Amino acid sequence: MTPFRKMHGLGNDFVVLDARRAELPITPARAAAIADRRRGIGCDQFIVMEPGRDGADVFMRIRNPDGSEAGACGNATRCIASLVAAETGKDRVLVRTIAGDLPVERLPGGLWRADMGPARLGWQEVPLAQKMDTLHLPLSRGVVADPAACSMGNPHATFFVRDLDALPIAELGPSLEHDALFPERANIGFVQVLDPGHLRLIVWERGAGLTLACGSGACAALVNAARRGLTGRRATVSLPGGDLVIEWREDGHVLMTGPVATAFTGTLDLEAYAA
Ligand SMILES: N[C@H](CCC[C@H](N)C(=O)O)C(=O)O
Repeated sequence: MTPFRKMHGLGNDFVVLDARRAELPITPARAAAIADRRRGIGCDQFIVMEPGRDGADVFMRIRNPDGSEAGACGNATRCIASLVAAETGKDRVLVRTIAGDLPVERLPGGLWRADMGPARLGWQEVPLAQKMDTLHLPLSRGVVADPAACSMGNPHATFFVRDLDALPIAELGPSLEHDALFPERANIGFVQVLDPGHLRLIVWERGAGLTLACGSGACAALVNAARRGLTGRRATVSLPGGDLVIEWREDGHVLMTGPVATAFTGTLDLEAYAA
């Protein structure tokens, strides 16, 4: 049997396995089977901790419930850092992902601040299917149009709307996620600017659908809002699951501050899930 930890960041939930001492037989299909909310444990992302090398304390492998691998998961970054910090007594942890190294530090009050790396603003970095200004994409669906896009190590499009609650997001999300403009699909954020220091955000996540919170999505939303002059470089982002504080530093890096939580721990028989 293999131990797992069920964690979440503002309700964006994860099954966390630890493969630092021994490799685990994980395939995309097995990750998807474990992430299934009916037949498996259920989670928004399936996270495997792998050995950190060359200065990184841990490598974090991120998979969506559809089995696809992602380059960033802000909420899981805080959760994994808190696990390593608890083991080592450190207040600063370096989490490595396929998209880069993310320094995370413990703050008072059970909060963690992750440097999510630089916002990538070029069309090829998002990536988009052709050369264009990432501040205004020629994309619309139903009542939403004219998003901005950037990457936080994963692709994000941000639509600015007047009233989040009036949006049929479950309808708009899937079709936008798979639009031909996004060769690697995209996470789709819908933002209502409450004031220059406060955003409301709901994200339809690539490979996961509607989640209660999306850390990299909150980073992308603040960056895109600041690029449009709708906010300053720092704002509170209120998601259905709670608030994150996001700051787009002058050097381009994006800092994300928020909580972590463990819901329960357990063991599972990996062989019982799709090979
Ligand atoms: N669905 C995302 C990965 C998880 C992002 C989110 N849970 C976060 O906290 O950043 C993607 O495919 O890029």
